[in-house]
Amino acid sequence: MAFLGGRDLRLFLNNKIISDYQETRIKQAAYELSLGEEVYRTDAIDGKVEVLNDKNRTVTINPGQFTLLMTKETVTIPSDKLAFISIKAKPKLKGLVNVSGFHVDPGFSGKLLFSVYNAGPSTITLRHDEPYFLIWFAELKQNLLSNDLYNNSGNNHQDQKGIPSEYIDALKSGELASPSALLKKIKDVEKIKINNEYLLKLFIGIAVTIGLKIMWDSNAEQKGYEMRVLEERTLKNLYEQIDSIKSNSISLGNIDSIIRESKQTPNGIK
Ligand SMILES: O=c1ccn([C@H]2C[C@H](O)[C@@H](COP(=O)(O)OP(=O)(O)OP(=O)(O)O)O2)c(=O)[nH]1
Repeated sequence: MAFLGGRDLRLFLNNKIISDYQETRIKQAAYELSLGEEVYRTDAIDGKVEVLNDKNRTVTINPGQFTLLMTKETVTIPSDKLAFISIKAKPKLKGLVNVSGFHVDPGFSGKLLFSVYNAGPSTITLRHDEPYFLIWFAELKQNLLSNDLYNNSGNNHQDQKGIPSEYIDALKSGELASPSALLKKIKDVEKIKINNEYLLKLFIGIAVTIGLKIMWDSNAEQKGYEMRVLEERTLKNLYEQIDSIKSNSISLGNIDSIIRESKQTPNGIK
């Protein structure tokens, strides 16, 4: 088995092997395939496949998220070739891990599906139509017999044009246990804890204020009561004094009337 390169690769590749074939896409011994229309992200808000086009040109893969990407080109592998696929170094060096791979069977025809995982700390943005994938072709020493070729009967990916729903369902069905998903959960719990602490402090503050107010009010009530008792006692004393003044003035009145009467008698004696 030998890998095709240089002139051999240029002679071998055409529109039948790779749709939208462009010779300029041959880089060293590989051909560059570009990002197609369909992508599925595990954190997609509506949980649906996203369609990339001229209006919606990019897909952003968040840290810790898993994504399915599909090539724009359809690849058809003849019976005497085996192909190998990978993702370019640039997105991989940002943290993108190519989970799927790594071969394309003799007889396979369809778009290629890549599953990737963002193991890096930052969001990775990929653009529609940009070349991110590489494919190498190796020549088999012998052609495969037709019943050995990858085909429609018994093979799942032949003629794939879109992201199969079984993979989307599988990725939707569980929680993602990636480090960044766990970090997000820890941050959410911390946020709830901080909120609870704040509420607890607020509650304690309100309880202390209410307690102080009740104490203040009961002190004021006690002082008011004591003042009333004092006032009542003072008033009582005052009334007693008035009464005694009154009784004194009555006896003085009596003496006055005796004096007046004695003055009115001729001898001064009644
Ligand atoms: O990352 C990959 C790997 C493979 N393929 C395509 C090309 C390959 O020829 C075909 C089947 O690959 P494989 O034999 O590894 O998959 P399988 O799970 O055994 O599927 P099947 O039951 O269809 O053979 O799927 C992809 O699109 N992406």
